[in-house]
Amino acid sequence: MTATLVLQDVARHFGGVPAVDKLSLQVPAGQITGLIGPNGAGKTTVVNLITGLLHLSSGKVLLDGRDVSRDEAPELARAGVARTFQNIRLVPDASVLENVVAGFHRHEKAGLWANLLGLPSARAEAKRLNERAMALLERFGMTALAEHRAGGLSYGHQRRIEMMRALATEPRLLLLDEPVAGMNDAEAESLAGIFRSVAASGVAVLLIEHNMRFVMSLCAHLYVLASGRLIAEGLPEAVGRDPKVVEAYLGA
Ligand SMILES: Nc1ncnc2c1ncn2[C@@H]1O[C@H](COP(=O)(O)OP(=O)(O)OP(=O)(O)O)[C@@H](O)[C@H]1O
Repeated sequence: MTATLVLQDVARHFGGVPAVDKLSLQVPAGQITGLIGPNGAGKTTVVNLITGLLHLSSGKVLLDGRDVSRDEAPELARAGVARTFQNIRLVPDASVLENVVAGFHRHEKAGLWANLLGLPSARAEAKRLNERAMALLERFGMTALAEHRAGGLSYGHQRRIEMMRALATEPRLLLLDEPVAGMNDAEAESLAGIFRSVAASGVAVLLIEHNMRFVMSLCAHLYVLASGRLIAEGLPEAVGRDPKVVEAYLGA
């Protein structure tokens, strides 16, 4: 079966300097795939290439077997690609619920005019989206915080809101860019459970991290980047023992 996401010899140069060089990888549905590497390895560049924020210098990106190498970010979002950012991006003064509802944009059926005119179809749609957002809040154990100001919550809770917003689009592929950076082990572990359940529901998850220990416990398959190149791939234990990987991390 074709993996949800396939990269074939993907490269991106900045002024002749390669940030990512001939990277090939696969992200299948139903499991978490890890992309790790020391600072500056090219991980965020890969995410930006997959989501259409950056264009490829060469190579191909396939989504469900379709070449999406030249698609722009909005088309990719509509095709089912969602991401979280290294720095959390929420509307701090809006409530938790409002932030999650904002994630439904691409599924909103009633048009802008219906909304502006306050038509019943728009009100019914708003009610439906609220209910779906509340179902997500329940899954993330945040029902009691629905009306709280998002910006006033802990880092772990803000991360959850960001995840809910990404999941509101019902993505086929979810890219998590260093989702547990700055969290303690207990917080990271509770998010790990959520990542597992998202993958188990059939989503292809690509986890970008430089925390090796966290990735080891979560991923079915690991890819290791250093200076834009793939230096190792395989099962987490084998990759963790690979002298090239150990050296890349110690040397970083
Ligand atoms: N817009 C850009 N212009 C020029 N160089 C860039 C640009 N974006 C990234 N780079 C360079 O590409 C390389 C890879 O950067 P990238 O941010 O992808 O690494 P990373 O693995 O995500 O690092 P970190 O873990 O620190 O976020 C770095 O050398 C960086 O300086």
